[in-house]
Amino acid sequence: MTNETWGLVREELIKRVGKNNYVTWIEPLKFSDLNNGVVRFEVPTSFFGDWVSRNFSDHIRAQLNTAGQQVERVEFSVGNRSTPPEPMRAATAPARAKPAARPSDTDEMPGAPLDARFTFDSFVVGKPNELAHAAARRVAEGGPVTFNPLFLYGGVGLGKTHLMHAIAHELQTRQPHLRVLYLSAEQFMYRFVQALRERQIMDFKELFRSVDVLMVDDVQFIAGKDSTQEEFFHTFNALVDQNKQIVISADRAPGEIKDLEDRIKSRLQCGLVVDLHPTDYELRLGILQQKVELYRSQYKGLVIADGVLEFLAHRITTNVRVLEGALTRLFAFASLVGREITLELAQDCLADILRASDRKLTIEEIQRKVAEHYNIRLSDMIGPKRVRTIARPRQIAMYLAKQLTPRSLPEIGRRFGGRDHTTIMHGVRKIEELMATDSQLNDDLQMLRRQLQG
Ligand SMILES: Nc1ncnc2c1ncn2[C@@H]1O[C@H](COP(=O)(O)OP(=O)(O)OP(=O)(O)O)[C@@H](O)[C@H]1O
Repeated sequence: MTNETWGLVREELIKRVGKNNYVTWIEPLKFSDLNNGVVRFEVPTSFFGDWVSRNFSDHIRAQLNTAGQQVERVEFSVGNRSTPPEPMRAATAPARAKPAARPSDTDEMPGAPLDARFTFDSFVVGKPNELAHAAARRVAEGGPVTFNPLFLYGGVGLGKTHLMHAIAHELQTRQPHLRVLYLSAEQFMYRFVQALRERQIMDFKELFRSVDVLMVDDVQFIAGKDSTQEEFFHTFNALVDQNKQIVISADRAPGEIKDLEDRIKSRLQCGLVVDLHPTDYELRLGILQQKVELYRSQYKGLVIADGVLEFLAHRITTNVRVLEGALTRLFAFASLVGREITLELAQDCLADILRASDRKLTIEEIQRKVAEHYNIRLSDMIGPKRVRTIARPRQIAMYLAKQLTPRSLPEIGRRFGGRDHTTIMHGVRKIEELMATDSQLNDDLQMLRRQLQG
């Protein structure tokens, strides 16, 4: 088997183990070899190998067999050591990361299962997601439909699915009679194709037109799939005409989804479009603190040293899923070896995640990208010119440097031609002020951010 084949099989495992487990436990596996029915993977720590072996090796074996690989056993090794001996495996297992899911609706509503953990109570609100949260809350109250659809978008692992599930849970509690259907755009397509194949398209149409609330996750998936788009468009219109609430999520704004028909884009823009911004330090810390509270009952007696959460919030900036995965791994490991969670333990146990998050953006990269976008010279970023066509992009670069790098204002000032930190602060504030009214500026910032963090 080649690395490439493993890559493909690995992707398929998302469906079996869920996205969170996938990112935490499956993605870090490095394929070594497959010989005489034994497939070997390299893992970052022996604990890691042990955990995957206990929880996921059956899935890995089954998926490899489905892909035509003859696999009887799955083994893990750290560098050239193999998985730890039996006694360690018998140690107390932390609870599984994924709790039982429950169906999202009544029997005849074939939605995707809802994750019981994804509620409003467990959603930590901070500046980057407060608008999305408020809009989701409004929809979840189930009052008169004021904006349709609610379109939530943002990068990977920032809480779109969490908010959608929270809306569904809340609606079901407040108004159990409502027919709430939650599914991914991919499932929408499969159901549509199945209905076509089985000549039950009328049933399909009837079902989707009879819901009170339709929620479709990851709508970018239907881009480029012509007949699915067509059907989605008609479903959408039929529901809007009946004044039924629609909630949609995607990884980018409607206008930025390539190969999505213009008429769909414009419909999606008709309601309220809100962005989940990349997390900031405070939000990450809040999420970690909340998780630790949850873990306290599960891992009784486990002590976490001061500064560990701050360290993680500072260093793991990629996305919340990775952050949660890191904490889960840390607790599982500490409980297994019966040790306090110290900074050293975190550094050892999470070395691979920390390394991956280390790819830090530099101020120079930000200056270059912003200069390119506004078609000015890179030297003007650090130069003295004060005309607005140059000063504004410079302030945008200052703002992004503050947002996207851990540098202090004086450090940023030094990289902008030795400017004083108060000048940087002024620039950052100016942009924040303009953001409240200037939608073009907001669009530019979003695009730049995405490109820089790509
Ligand atoms: N503000 C938050 N408070 C608490 N947990 C959060 C928050 N944001 C994200 N999470 C958690 O992070 C994980 C990833 O979130 P979610 O699955 O909702 O991301 P997503 O935006 O749908 O990502 P994708 O684009 O990959 O589908 C989940 O376990 C979710 O509970």
